[in-house]
Amino acid sequence: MDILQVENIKAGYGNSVIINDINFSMREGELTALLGLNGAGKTTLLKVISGLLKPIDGKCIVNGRDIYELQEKERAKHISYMPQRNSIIYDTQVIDVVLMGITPYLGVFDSPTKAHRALAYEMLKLVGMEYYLNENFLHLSEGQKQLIIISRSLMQNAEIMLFDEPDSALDFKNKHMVLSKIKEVVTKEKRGGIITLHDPNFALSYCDRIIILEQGKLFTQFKTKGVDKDFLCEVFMNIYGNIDVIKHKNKYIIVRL
Ligand SMILES: Nc1ncnc2c1ncn2[C@@H]1O[C@H](COP(=O)(O)OP(=O)(O)OP(=O)(O)O)[C@@H](O)[C@H]1O
Repeated sequence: MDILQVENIKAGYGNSVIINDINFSMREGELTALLGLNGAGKTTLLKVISGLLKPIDGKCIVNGRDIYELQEKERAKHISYMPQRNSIIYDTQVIDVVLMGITPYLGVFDSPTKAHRALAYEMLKLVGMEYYLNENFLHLSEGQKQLIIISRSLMQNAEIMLFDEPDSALDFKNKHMVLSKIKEVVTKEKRGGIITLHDPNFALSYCDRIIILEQGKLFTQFKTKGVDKDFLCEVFMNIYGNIDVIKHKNKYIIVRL
């Protein structure tokens, strides 16, 4: 079943149109990588799907609902969005950052319950950050902060999970850990995940589908399962220039020549 339908999206800032003619759909349990060069429009597209940026034209339908017809709080139950940079600038305990994820489910005067705290602990454990529970978020490294923000996104428990370069500050080991956790949650819990990445090899390893944007247009989209070397060579050469594709065991790896 389609969990997300993106139809004819045209969007931009002020008078400039940044993305146009964007059409795709996603099935539940599917993790999609959004690739493209700097400035291609990936973040703009994620902002549109998250509801933060209203498109000039087009629709986003999540499980049959037009997301622009939902109130912000209601929308946050269906779609979570992890931005490229977090906006936390005040001293805040790590656990409280993760608990922000359940805000859409609380009434105006409600506070998180003991069960919410236990869940926040589990979300931290998922990314190996449970020992930082009581630390000041601002005192953590950028990579550690990124792990906490990923926990917050998972805490939000939305059907559609959007992540804008969630691995940008992470070390090699944590990049793999985070991508495999995101993949696991999306697959096991039948969510829809979209993740912007810069490394096509991570996209090939962890994502079911790849969408490539080029100058605001959808250049191509394909399922990662069953692709062959010639196809990958042609697609990625168009985007990244002088590359080759090599096979290691049953995996294809893109190398820059
Ligand atoms: N708030 C904004 N106001 C005006 N123009 C913007 C704004 N945000 C982005 N743009 C422009 O939109 C274009 C696409 O930017 P976007 O951030 O969507 O690209 P991206 O593919 O995510 O890039 P990157 O890989 O560098 O993060 C860029 O030319 C950028 O200058």
